[in-house]
Amino acid sequence: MILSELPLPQAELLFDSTFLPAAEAEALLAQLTAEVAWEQRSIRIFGQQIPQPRLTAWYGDAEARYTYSGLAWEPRPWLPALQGLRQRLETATGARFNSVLLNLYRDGRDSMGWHADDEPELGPAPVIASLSLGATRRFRLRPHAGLAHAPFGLDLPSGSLLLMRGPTQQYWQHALPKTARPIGPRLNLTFRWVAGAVG
Ligand SMILES: O=C(O)CCC(=O)C(=O)O
Ligand SMILES: [Fe+2]
Repeated sequence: MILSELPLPQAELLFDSTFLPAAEAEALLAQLTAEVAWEQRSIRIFGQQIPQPRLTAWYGDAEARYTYSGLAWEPRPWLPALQGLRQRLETATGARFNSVLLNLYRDGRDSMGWHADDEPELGPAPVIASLSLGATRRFRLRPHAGLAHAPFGLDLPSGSLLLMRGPTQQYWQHALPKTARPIGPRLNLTFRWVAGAVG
């Protein structure tokens, strides 16, 4: 595995464009699209319930409860395919993961807005392993918390792994913008360590 470091200050971003072979990424995309219990959840913005522009699901160990975008998540028990990925990512990164958030961007109209994965349950310097399957989408990063730097963009092809750790979530936000290009679905998995109710 070749994890190369992206040159951003106050961040630790490691990238492997070919973590999974193309054929395996394609097979996993089909399998997870079919097997995962996808939901379109709504978030409350200014008193209105707005459906998220993507489908999501949350799997993990029972204690990995999580609040994300103001939504409370109870993890579903691991699917074998997700367990297998978790083990490989733990071996490849040396980090531990007890849960995974899955996002399904059905086409270029689906997206994720600017945010940092800085919820208290993730701890001060979370390690997040982000695996992409399917259509290549542009991942954007912009500085926050007083950091002065130009924004940064990176294409995430099928089978690629982006590891975010260290101070990344403290000093940078990220987003997955819509695109007008006619493209197929993209499935993204972000493996995380979530401290349970006690942590
Ligand atoms: O789809 C992506 O690449 C980003 C997903 C993300 O930022 C998240 O799940 O928090
Ligand atoms: Fe994120």
